[in-house]
Amino acid sequence: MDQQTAQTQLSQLRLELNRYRKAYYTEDAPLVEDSVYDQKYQQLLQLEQQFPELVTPDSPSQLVGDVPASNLAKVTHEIPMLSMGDVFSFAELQEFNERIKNAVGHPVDYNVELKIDGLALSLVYQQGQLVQGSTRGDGSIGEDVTNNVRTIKNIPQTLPEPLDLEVRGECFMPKAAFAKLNNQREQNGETVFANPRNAAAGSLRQLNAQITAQRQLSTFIYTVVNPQNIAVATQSQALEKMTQLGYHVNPERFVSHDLQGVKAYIAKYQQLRDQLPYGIDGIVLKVNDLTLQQQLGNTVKVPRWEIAYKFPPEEAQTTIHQIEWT
Ligand SMILES: NC(=O)c1c(N)nc(OC2CCCC2)nc1O[C@@H]1CCC[C@@H]1O
Repeated sequence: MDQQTAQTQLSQLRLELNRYRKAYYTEDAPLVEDSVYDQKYQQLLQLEQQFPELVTPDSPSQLVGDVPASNLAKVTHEIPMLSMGDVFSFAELQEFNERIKNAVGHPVDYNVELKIDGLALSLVYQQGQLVQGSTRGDGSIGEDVTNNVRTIKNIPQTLPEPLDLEVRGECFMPKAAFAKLNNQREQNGETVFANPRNAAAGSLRQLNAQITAQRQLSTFIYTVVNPQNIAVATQSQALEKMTQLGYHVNPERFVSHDLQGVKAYIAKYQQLRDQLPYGIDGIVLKVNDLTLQQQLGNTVKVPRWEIAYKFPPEEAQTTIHQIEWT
């Protein structure tokens, strides 16, 4: 089947399945037999597996990852976990830069980071001890995954200083672990995950931490929620300090005084993307000065002081087991 046909079929399936879901989950009045839903859902999964670049955030296969699971305890985020504004062209980045310059009254430095394709995670420490791990959920209410994050090797359980701290980052499954997991699941006749992000979400949001422990999850930490506790004035200093505290921080970052450096960075990582051992879906620009971030503030959904530039969807990728067939 060609991509165009798959795209048509997938959008039709998404429409139907989301209509069924709504009736089932919100009106408690299923429109169709479960068997019909399941059959169409499997059809969607198969197509998404064959054409991962056609997976959309509103696909029922993704929503399972984002709707807080009923069986995990809930956590309220004191500071909401915001999402990010997305742009899809360099011109829009320039518009963003103009907006910032106008609002601040002078040019600013940006901390430029890779946009890791995983799921957002919050980690809370009291007196230097990890006391809670939670998912973003809907931004205000997430799920308690404390026992599960204790099994992730590059999350420090104890900090070298007795700090009260909340940090946030991306939990992801390295591509090699994803390929291995899907091959194992295929051997056992289980459904396979559509992509590493989905696999990370499914692996982190487990009631049984022993299952999480086998999934080789990893993290890149990128935010200190209360930077006043570690005496830093910029995002780049915060990332340095987090590295010293033992967090796994992505090294492919730099401070840019203008957008030309950003243009080169985008070109470089659009090129390197397939070789990286983890998934990225773009880059992130953040006003580096934390006081300016505070002054610029947030809208209801996203901070005004940062923007995500999204790469175009990756060209059709053959998943590992397809290679084995050819
Ligand atoms: N995915 C990322 O690599 C990433 C990043 N490098 N930096 C941020 O900055 C946050 C902090 C303040 C608001 C956005 N967010 C990221 O991912 C976001 C979090 C929620 C939705 C995206 O995954």
